[in-house]
Amino acid sequence: MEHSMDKKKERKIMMEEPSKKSVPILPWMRSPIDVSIYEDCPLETLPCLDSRLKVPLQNMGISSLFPVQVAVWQETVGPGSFERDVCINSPTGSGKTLAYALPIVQTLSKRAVRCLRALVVLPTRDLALQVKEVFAAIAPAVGLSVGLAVGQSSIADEIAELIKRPKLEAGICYDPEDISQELQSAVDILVATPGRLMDHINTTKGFTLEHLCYLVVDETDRLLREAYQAWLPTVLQLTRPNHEIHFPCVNTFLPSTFGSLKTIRRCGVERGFKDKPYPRLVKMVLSATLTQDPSKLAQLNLHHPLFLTTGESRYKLPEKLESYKLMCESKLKPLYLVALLKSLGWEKCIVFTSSVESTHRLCTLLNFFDDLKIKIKEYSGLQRQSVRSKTLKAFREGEIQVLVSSDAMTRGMDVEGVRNVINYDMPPYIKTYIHRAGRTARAGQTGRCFTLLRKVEVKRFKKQLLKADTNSCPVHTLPSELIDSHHPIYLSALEKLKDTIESEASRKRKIGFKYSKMGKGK
Ligand SMILES: Nc1ncnc2c1ncn2[C@@H]1O[C@H](COP(=O)(O)OP(=O)(O)OP(=O)(O)O)[C@@H](O)[C@H]1O
Repeated sequence: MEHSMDKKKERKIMMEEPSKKSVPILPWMRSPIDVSIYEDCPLETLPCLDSRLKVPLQNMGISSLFPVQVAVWQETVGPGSFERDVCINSPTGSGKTLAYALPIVQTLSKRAVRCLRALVVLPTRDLALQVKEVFAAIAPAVGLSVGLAVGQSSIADEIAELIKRPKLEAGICYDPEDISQELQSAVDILVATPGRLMDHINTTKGFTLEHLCYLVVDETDRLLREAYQAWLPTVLQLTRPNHEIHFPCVNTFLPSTFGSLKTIRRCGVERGFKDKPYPRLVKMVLSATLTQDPSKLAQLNLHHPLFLTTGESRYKLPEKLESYKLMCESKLKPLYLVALLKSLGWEKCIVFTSSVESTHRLCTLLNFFDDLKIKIKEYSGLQRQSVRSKTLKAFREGEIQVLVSSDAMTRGMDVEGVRNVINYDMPPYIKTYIHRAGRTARAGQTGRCFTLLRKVEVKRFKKQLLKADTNSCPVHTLPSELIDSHHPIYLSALEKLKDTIESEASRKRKIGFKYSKMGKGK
């Protein structure tokens, strides 16, 4: 009996061992640069900053750099240089976008000829648009042009933005071969989503990565989780030093363009870094929850990586974030949410649910509470991109106060003035909690995250928060009158919801039937 108990204990320990994730497994992760020892640095005292960049930065409301930006600047531009790949793990809202955008723009400002030298990859279109705005705010000041490849417009329009065609004189017959030799990049920096990036790599004449100096993989852990037509191995393959390319199809789908200009990735061995070509493509990878999984990081083929992280804990919440739990009965959950929204008044707020379907149901239900008098819309992967972008714009502009969202809104989205985040459904992982909560308390501002919990979820939630080194999550209570007073309207709202969902389902069935009949007729 004792023996089997021991065995059980032993097994338990063995099972627990792999989850001790606080100790990074990779040697280069064990001695990181601690960003928390840095302080804000005013632009006037920032070493090496190109004076042309000061005005656009000031126009963005930036008078000093945040700690993560100072740390990255120091390791890349002044007094350091882009010798090594950089991995950044820094809390949500800490300013990671500018941390990479500024050094890249400053370094590329010395380029003599326009060609595609920096590629920034993000997992979603809205995120890519947001990052493009940051580059577009600073890059033109030093003569750099920024492009976007996200599928927002037709591929033809996108190509017209990205590739400069030679001026053709009327009446002269040109050999198409000659024209494709003359195609040039119209941008120095490209912000892209993996799908559209692959479209351009595979089909756009004149699109080449052969001159690429910087590759940024933002929201790394999310991008590494999904392979997206093998975009990463393809990019790494296409940017390898010339002698290393054994990629038979490269030359077929990637015509070597740009006239006589060629970027020769010299094959000389960098001292101390065995077999690594120099100069080489510099990679910058970032997340608020950067993976420490060696097999995942191996996909990036990092070169002598430099790891920057904030503090000792692996996961960190923004300093001025307050977390609260709201205990509620399952059946009455929507009522608790209504009461909470009512108590928050007109403050901008994002409500997260666990799926696109529940996002739709919850948003529909909330809109039946007439007396809420708050503009509420949904934002989820179930909607068309154009609808989502319109909703996001209205939310940014304050026309909408509450956004009910699936995890489509979880990562990276930066909307000014979001004061509250509500987890209507408990996040499944601590990483999800960090990214959701991180839509508020950004850039040193205060913010609150409320999580609606059923009794059975409390223990799991507490464990989850401990992983982020926090156990401060007091209970938030609402006056019971506020909940009770909405009960009658809740019952009628539930009835209306049932009718709406039924009529939507029948409409979908009819459309499906129509299309299947059309298909048969063909
Ligand atoms: N030096 C600065 N001074 C003032 N505001 C800044 C500064 N740097 C960035 N910001 C602002 O801080 C906000 C957060 O920046 P950013 O979106 O880059 O954060 P992040 O670390 O990438 O967050 P996430 O992990 O959620 O993607 C933005 O609104 C940005 O304009």
